[in-house]
Amino acid sequence: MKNISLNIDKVAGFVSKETIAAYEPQVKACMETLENGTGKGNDFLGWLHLPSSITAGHLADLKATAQVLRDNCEVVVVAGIGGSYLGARAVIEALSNSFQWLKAKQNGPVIVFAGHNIGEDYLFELTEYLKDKKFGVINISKSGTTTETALAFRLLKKQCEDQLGKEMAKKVIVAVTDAKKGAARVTADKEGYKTFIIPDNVGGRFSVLTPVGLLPIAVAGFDIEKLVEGARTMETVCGPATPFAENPAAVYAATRNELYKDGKKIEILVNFNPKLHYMNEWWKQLYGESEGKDGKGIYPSAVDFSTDLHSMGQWIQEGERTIFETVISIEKPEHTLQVPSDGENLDGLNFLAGKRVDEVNKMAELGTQLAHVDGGVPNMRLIVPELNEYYLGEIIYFFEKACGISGYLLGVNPFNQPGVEAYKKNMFALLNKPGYEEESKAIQARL
Ligand SMILES: O=P(O)(O)OC[C@H]1O[C@H](O)[C@H](O)[C@@H](O)[C@@H]1O
Repeated sequence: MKNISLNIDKVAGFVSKETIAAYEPQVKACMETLENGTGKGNDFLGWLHLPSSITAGHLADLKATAQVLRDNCEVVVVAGIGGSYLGARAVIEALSNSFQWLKAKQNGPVIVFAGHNIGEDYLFELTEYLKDKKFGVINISKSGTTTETALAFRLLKKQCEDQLGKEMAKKVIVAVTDAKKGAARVTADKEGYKTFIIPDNVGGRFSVLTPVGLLPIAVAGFDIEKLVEGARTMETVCGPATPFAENPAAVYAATRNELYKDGKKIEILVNFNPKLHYMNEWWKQLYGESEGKDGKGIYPSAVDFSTDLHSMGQWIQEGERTIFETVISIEKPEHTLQVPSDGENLDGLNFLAGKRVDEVNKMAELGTQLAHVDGGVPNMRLIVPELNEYYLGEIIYFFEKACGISGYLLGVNPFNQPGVEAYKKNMFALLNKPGYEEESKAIQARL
């Protein structure tokens, strides 16, 4: 079975393969630092060998819990934000039928998301929608105290208990949180919810292969064993025993750092498959929150092509030449659809008649790559044989490993996120949260 692979041929016109190869010693050192746990943020390296450490018993426990929710719920609300949301949504949306949620007959609970915003209308409309539904909740928060998630959970817990009664609510509410601390843990233990632990040494943005992602993905009816299997493969392929030139994570980390040094300050992750939109979002947090520190770091941007070629295509083709593209290229679609012939040919499309729609998409991808490279945009391609659980597992681990290496190459701590506390402090001060009296006074004086 072939693995995902990285093609940097279209970077050669900007950075030579020799320059990338010269990164080998540095990358080797970064990988040793990760393996030996001797670098910055070394208390958050639980993700590094997580795939190979996941046991059959753990997967069975997750699947059994998922089955309870699938058997008892028409809807399951996944409550979480950031790393406690994006990985699950990325995988579920990548694997789901785009219109399944609209079908009269469902083959499992509809999955909806909450706790990832503070939208009053969003939450109102969600609670309205749930009024006549048997729904469950997966409450996901590593800290157990994130305001967005806690606020949504307070609403959902009450509604679930009001509608289903405390006993049934206890059956269909699951918490995924810290082993010991935080409000989510305290509430789950008091109410007797089934809980799963987010390991202390796995940061949120690296947690999709913990119950944070695996439970919602299993509830959605997808194969978490295959997902973990793919991640395990990439853990080996991107491991220290693989020669640099054959290690896609190493080459990707080296290439993006060299491009950054060359003034390419923005990386645009590109897909030509709309099901990958949330993979974009997951990747943005993983790289943005890991590298945006000390006044440096590649800005992670993302687009869905060919859709966004009609909105961002102009900027990418002719704007400031400080960008490079990384394209996730899915080789084979799941379904087959041909372009029909039309006798009148009023739309002039008969030149496509008989072709697979994906052939048109692939030519759009190739045409775009050539146009953007001609326009001065270096292009990397992550080639993925097909979009399934196994290869999503490979993609996840590939980007996680490359992120760890890349952050160390950049000279930052890839595993903390001190910057995210600033808005929270101001928000709590403005809301007069107890314990923020001084901050409240100070911030009011600024308004
Ligand atoms: O899982 P939680 O503790 O609720 O945190 C959810 C998210 O919010 C934090 O502020 C960080 O930005 C993220 O790294 C984290 O994934």
